[in-house]
Amino acid sequence: MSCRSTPITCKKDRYRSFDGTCNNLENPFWGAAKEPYAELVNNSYADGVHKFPETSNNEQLPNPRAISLLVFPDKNIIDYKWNLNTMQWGQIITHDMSFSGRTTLINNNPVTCCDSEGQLTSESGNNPFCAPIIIPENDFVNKADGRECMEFVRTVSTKDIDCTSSKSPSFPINEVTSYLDLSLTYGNSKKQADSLREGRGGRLKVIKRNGGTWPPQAANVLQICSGATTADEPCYVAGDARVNQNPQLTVLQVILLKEHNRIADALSDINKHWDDEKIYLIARRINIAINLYIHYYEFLPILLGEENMVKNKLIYPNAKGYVNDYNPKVNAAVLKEFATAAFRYFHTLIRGQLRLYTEHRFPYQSIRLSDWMNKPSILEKNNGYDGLAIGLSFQPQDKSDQYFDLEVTQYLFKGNQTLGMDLRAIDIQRARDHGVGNYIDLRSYCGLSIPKTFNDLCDYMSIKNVQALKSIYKRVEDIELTVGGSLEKHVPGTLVGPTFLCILLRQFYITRVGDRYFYENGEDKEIAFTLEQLETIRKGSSMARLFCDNGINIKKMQKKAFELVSPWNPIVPCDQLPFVNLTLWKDIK
Ligand code: HEM
Ligand SMILES: [Ca+2]
Repeated sequence: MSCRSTPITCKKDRYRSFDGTCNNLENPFWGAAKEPYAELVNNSYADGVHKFPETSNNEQLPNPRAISLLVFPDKNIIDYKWNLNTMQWGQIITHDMSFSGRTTLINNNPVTCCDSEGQLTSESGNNPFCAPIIIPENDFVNKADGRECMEFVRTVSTKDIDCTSSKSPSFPINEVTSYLDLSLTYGNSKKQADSLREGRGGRLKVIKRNGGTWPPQAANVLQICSGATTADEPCYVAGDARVNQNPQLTVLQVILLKEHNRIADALSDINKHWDDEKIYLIARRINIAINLYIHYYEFLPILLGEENMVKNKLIYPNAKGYVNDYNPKVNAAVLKEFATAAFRYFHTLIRGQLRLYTEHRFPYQSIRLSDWMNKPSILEKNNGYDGLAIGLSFQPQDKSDQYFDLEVTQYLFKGNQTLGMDLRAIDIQRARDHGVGNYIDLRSYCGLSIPKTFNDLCDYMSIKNVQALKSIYKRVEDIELTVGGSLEKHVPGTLVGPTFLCILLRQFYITRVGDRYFYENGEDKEIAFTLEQLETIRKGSSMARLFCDNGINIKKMQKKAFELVSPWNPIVPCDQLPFVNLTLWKDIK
């Protein structure tokens, strides 16, 4: 299924395209931006209409806000091992892979969308993250970019567009490339990518201001940065529209941007004869490889357990040469079950209070997350950028559990108001909008035991949670994936229960083997790094180096920068950390 009316012919390119097309040569749109999500379990009637939110007996499902209040309350238990950067990197990965963006017009009316209370909002524009609930009509054309969705041609009248009853055929579109290709830094189309380039030395555009280097300033501050109070305060443009959403996310986006320019400058130095285009493309490719290494070998083992990743062929920790596991039969498109349920469970890791630290790890400021949403000006004052970056590495994340911070379940996007939205309720509602399969169907897909009665759930949930589920749902079949999956006891050595673990392992497997450009792949010599280059990427890439190389004045860091500082993970001078040897890209020809 694709949303494109005209087929394209791919030529074999050395570099990834910006919109992800032609990564898979047989199926050019697999994993590309603006394609529908894939799914593990189908939850639609034969005509494409979602079964949700009705239960198996056609009753209304309970109010998402009520569910959130009952089973996902606030309780601040902090993680004893992993820092806030672990949480924040998860959001970086999310923004590289998934964005169920904005609404499409139907009969020239904005398609409505449910708010966190399950009520219809007048238009989804109120919520900057409102997913597109795209409802094909007769000869449906997505007018925004003139592409047709042939497979979904059917007639619906606007009165059918009601996501509280969800009788309307709708399917979510992923606005960004599914591949882990730093689309959040480089953009999701050639046009967008070009607009972010300096046009000189292979570099991305930056501005210098207040003693730092920042992404370009947004043209319309008050529109782009809803938290901004004046039209001239800092507000950034990057490859992803969500760059300003929260201050520590923005810090990591700036780090990734500066990393590109750092690599580009080094390449220019050693290859004076390379032009802007060549430096840009190769710097991008190296930056992506460094990040893929960090994602798969440093970060994901924390969530999924290293052994599980090895067993399921997601990583090869002892590999010396190439890992030729590209499989052209695998579609790397992001799964609904991943983006709309499993990965959102890590909203549990969010801390409501962010601390800023000096270079000597002295806390000098503490801020409320909800006061600084879409208001990145904090980076540019009072040493904010370094202070927040060190905070990421030094402050514990919230524990992975069924408790969610009030800053996101009561005050999300509150702006100047006293109260805001509930992210957990939105997560639940969004899964209904997107027609995500229910809990037991996913357990079944994963080969896990299927509960017949509520009591059966006691094998892998606390009695208290089973009782809560019983009070919410009439039948076990009605339990939603977002809710049931979040209440399972964790698999030892991981931060999730078995159903989410299965979905996450599946997603990160297909993201890897479905990516022809994955950096460990050596099958196609045109694309592959040399063995020496691959080796330096493996030995020299780390989160710690990203902080060291791209802070303003960060001179020391613990080696494992997703882990809290401890006697086993002491802070060391940056020059003691391994690094990627960029001289291996010297062109000897
Ligand atoms: C301060 C931190 C974070 C905030 C404020 C935040 C907030 C949000 C918001 C507002 C949405 C859109 C909800 C909707 O309308 O459907 C969202 C989506 C999502 N979040 Fe988070 N989030 C944070 C961190 C994370 C983390 C740590 C992860 C995972 C490790 C994560 C995973 C996701 C995913 C997978 C989506 C769906 C994206 C899409 O497909 O559109 N988020 N988040
Ligand atoms: Ca991407």
